[in-house]
Amino acid sequence: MKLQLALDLVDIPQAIELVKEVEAFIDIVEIGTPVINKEGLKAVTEMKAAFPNLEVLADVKIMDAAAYEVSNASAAGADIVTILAQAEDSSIKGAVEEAKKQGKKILVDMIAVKDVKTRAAELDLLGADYICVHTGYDLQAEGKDSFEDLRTIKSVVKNARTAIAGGIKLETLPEVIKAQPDLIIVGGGITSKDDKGAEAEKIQNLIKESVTV
Ligand SMILES: O=C(CO)[C@H](O)[C@H](O)COP(=O)(O)O
Repeated sequence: MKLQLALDLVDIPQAIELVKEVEAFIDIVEIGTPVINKEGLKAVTEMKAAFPNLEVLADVKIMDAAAYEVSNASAAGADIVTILAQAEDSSIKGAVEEAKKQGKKILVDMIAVKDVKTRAAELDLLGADYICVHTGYDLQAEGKDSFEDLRTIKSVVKNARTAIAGGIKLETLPEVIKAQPDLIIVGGGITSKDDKGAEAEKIQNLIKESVTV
């Protein structure tokens, strides 16, 4: 089980300073959609240059022109690129093929998908590397989470790795871990803390304990 730190509400220098605090406890650093929308893919390039040993995920949330977008994010230094599950199957296929060509991975984001079970099974057959259930900020504000969706996709996905994002924090981590996703994505659960390193360490320790049990 890997831990990904999501960075959404920061600029590039803040993002780099933040990762310095938690580098030892994370596997993947996500350049979030708001950062890319504001700063461009150079945020990905600068993060990869600063932390070459971390995997960098570009949360570009592709909806169309998928091969082109994956190619651009890959050229910027991304190891993993995101596409929305609601995109056309031909876009998903284009993203997966381009990522393979570039030696990169595709994470498909299930945000706003209604029939999670059916779409996850289709995405699995389309060759997604990761399928991620996700409660975005707007639904988090209504008290929603993706724990049930995680259990649902775990029951149908056979090839892809599973992931979960959206409002996860130390207190809710045990329920997430119980469902055994391959990747846990945490943003505010770490970045909102005064001691980000200590919080990331506690989260990583819980994950490690669950793997050795
Ligand atoms: O993709 C995102 C929002 O669209 C976030 O990166 C993701 O939800 C994780 O952040 P947080 O843990 O703060 O919810």
